[in-house]
Amino acid sequence: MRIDVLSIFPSYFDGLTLSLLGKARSAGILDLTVRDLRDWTSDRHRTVDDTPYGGGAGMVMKPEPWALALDELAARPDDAAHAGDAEQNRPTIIFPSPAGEVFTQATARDLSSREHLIFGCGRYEGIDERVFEYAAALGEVRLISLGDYVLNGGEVATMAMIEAIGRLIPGVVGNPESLVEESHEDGLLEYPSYTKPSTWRERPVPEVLLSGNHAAIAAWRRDQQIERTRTRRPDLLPGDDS
Ligand SMILES: Nc1cc(-c2ccc3ccn(Cc4ccc(CN5CCCC5)cc4)c3c2)n[nH]1
Repeated sequence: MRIDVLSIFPSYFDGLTLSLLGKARSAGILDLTVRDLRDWTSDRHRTVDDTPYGGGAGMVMKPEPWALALDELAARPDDAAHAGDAEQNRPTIIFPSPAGEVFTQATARDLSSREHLIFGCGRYEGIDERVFEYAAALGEVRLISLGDYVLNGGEVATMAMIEAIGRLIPGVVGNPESLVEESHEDGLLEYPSYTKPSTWRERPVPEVLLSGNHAAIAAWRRDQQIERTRTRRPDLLPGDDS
């Protein structure tokens, strides 16, 4: 998978490029590139924003740098051999936004199956709306929210999404087994985990986990998942109409 990130704060992603990329790049699984949007400006001040039409506080990101950057990143030189712009070659262009679909584990799984993701990190009060229309000619556009709260830009949301997506790609991180039994994979919250010592500050580990009875352990864990989901996230339970 190829991931391109566009941001006016590219150094936000230094941590990500080191850790995730280390193993994945050498394994040739994940190719992550972060680019500074200002590289596609042409004025002396490398301007990317201007005042909003219709008034209002703050500034809006100008469309032209975005269009030039997306044109370049969406063209796939390594796919020059594939004549035309067949659907499977077009990138998925993701813009974090407070006004987008909410990112879930299902979104992460869906996006982890794509060949080429481009993340467009907005700042200021957002990006000129016409950029999203323009980008739709280059690939599938997705406006995605991390949750119902307002961040200062798209970088933190993009970091979170790349981590959630990247860990689902086989060989990128850790042990693929652990990807199955985790929160939200089966629609329920995860069961509690314990490790040594078996009694810690007079707090014992639940007996069943020391029993070696795998059927009983599996049943206990499932019960814990249901109970935790019922008390902490009833909205996730089937039949809940909230
Ligand atoms: N899940 C989640 C994602 C984000 C997010 C993602 C990208 C950007 C780019 C800029 N901002 C800051 C920001 C500040 C104020 C407004 C609200 N204004 C009201 C009238 C015009 C706009 C919107 C946006 C982002 C925020 N926040 N939360």
